[in-house]
Formats: sequence, structure tokens, C-alpha cells
Amino acid sequence: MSPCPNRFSFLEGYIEESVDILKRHFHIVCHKDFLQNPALHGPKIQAVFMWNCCPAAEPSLLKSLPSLKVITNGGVGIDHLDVSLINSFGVKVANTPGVVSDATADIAMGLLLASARNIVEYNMIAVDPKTNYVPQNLMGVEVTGSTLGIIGMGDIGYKIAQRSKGFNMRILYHNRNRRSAEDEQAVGATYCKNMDDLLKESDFVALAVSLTSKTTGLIGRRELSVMKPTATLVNVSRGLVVDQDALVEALRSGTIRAAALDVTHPEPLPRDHPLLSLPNALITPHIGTNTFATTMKMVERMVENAVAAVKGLPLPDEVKLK
Ligand SMILES: O=CC(=O)O
Repeated sequence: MSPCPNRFSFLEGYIEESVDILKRHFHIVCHKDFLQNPALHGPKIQAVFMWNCCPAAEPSLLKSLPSLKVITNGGVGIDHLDVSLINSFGVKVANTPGVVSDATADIAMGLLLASARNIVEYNMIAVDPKTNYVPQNLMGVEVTGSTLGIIGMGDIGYKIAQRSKGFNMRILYHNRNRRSAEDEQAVGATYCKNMDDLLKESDFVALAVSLTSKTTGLIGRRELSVMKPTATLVNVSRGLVVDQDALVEALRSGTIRAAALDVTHPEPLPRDHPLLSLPNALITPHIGTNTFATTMKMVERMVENAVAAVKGLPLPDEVKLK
């Protein structure tokens, strides 16, 4: 793609190397600069580049961007965007599916292993010379050969299954649609039409669904009570998929063993949130895609979507309402 200095876009929260990619194709207007003079910048903006932590694309913003062709989101989840509202302004929405799946599946496995084997606690013990090292008091649970239940078997869920196969895990999955027999065989996954069957049998339950009205609160008090008391809940989807109050209660009462969460609601959690002080909750601040390689791939894909929209061409990853 050739440089196109007549294209304008927002910019917020980008690493330097990715800014270079953006600048090859767009003049950049940072969100904070835009806010200082919307009347000057607004009419020129043709593409908004955003992450899910950015301010929402509200009607007042959309009205102030008459030349806008596309909102291009870094990441697969677009639950923070009202696609039909945005489309009603003649603006397309794009995301970056595919390129985020490996890194997100890696984080799911990282959380699973860290929680199972108390890696964070042991790191604290190892670096604190005052602590007595008594491993018997902090036994981990075995990952190899255990049962993993994956809820949401899209690209990310499937990549979690691929990784789990290397740990000789028994893999159960629950998904709106059953995967093909070849997909199931390739990772040795068994379909559970009924989610409770998966919850009852799994030592680890990994959530990899998109957040929709159907998946909001999918794991609540009842579902947690169906899980084994020795089970660990891993969430790399969205915080709202889990009823957090019910989760706190389940972790306190021993209804389940532990939770390892890359996503919460809200993000970040307020400093006094009970989840932050529970010894059996391991929290990371939504870093599923946060590697250099994946970030660069996301930005490249965001740019491809934006350039296509500005040129009036089909978008590689347009989000279309079903
Ligand atoms: O949260 C990350 C994503 O939606 O890709």
C-alpha cells in the first residue's frame, strides 16, 4: 500500500513501532488532541483506530466525524461497540480475529498452569529471604492427565485445546455449534451439548466465548456449584461472562478451588475489590494479546481494514450484524 497523507485517523495507546505502520497510511490525530479542537479535526477523520479500553463510540462522537468510514478495533471482541448504531452513521466496523488467537490461548494456558502450580506464590516465597520454604504447605494440583472443559470453541478455544493436548489432558467442550469430526479428532475433544456435563467433570474450566446477551452471566452461582470443589475457573473472554459476586462467594466458601482471570468487570478492578485479596484468585490485567508480535499483527490488520474502507473496497474483517 502506498503512503496516503490525505487520510486522517485517531491514535491512542500504540507502541512506537506500530505507530510507524499507521503513519505510512494515515495522518494521525490523537484522541486528546481531537478533544481539544473537535471542530478542526472532526471533518478530516476517516478512520478511528481503537482498542476495547478506549472511550466508547457514542452518537456525539460519531456526529462530529462526518467523513468517518470505519472504526477499526484491535482485538476480536467488539462488545464495547454498538455496531448497529455505528452502521446507522454509514460507518463500518472491523476487528482483528485470527491474529489474536495464539497469544490469547497462550495466556489461558499460562494462567491455568500458574494457578495449578502456585507459581506466583512460589515466586514471592523465592524472592523473600524471610519466608520459610515449606512446599508441603502449598501443594499444586496436577495438570498433566487432568480434564479440561472449554466453553466457547471458536478459534481461541480450539487453540487452547491444541495446547492442552500436549499436557495429555482429557478435553471436553461446549459451544453453540459442534465442531467437525476432524476438528474434534485432531485435538481429541469431546462435545458436551449440555454445559453442566462439562462443569461436573472438569478439573479446569476455560472460558473463551464472546460476550453477548446470551453469554453475559453464563457462569453464575448455580454453574459454580455444579463444578468440582477441586476445580479451577480460567477466564480469557470477558469479565461479564462470570457473575463476579457469585465467584467471590464460591472462592471464599471453597465451592471451587481457584480462579485465574485475565478479564474482570470492571477493568481494572477497584483496589478494594474482594477478588484482589483472595489467595485463590489469580488476576492479570487483560493481557491476552499483549505480545510484540501479536500487537504488530493487530495493527497491520487494523490498517488493512481502514485502508480498504477509505478506498471503498471490501474490508478483510468487517463485523457484520447477524
Ligand atoms: O480482548 C481481546 C480481544 O478481544 O481480542
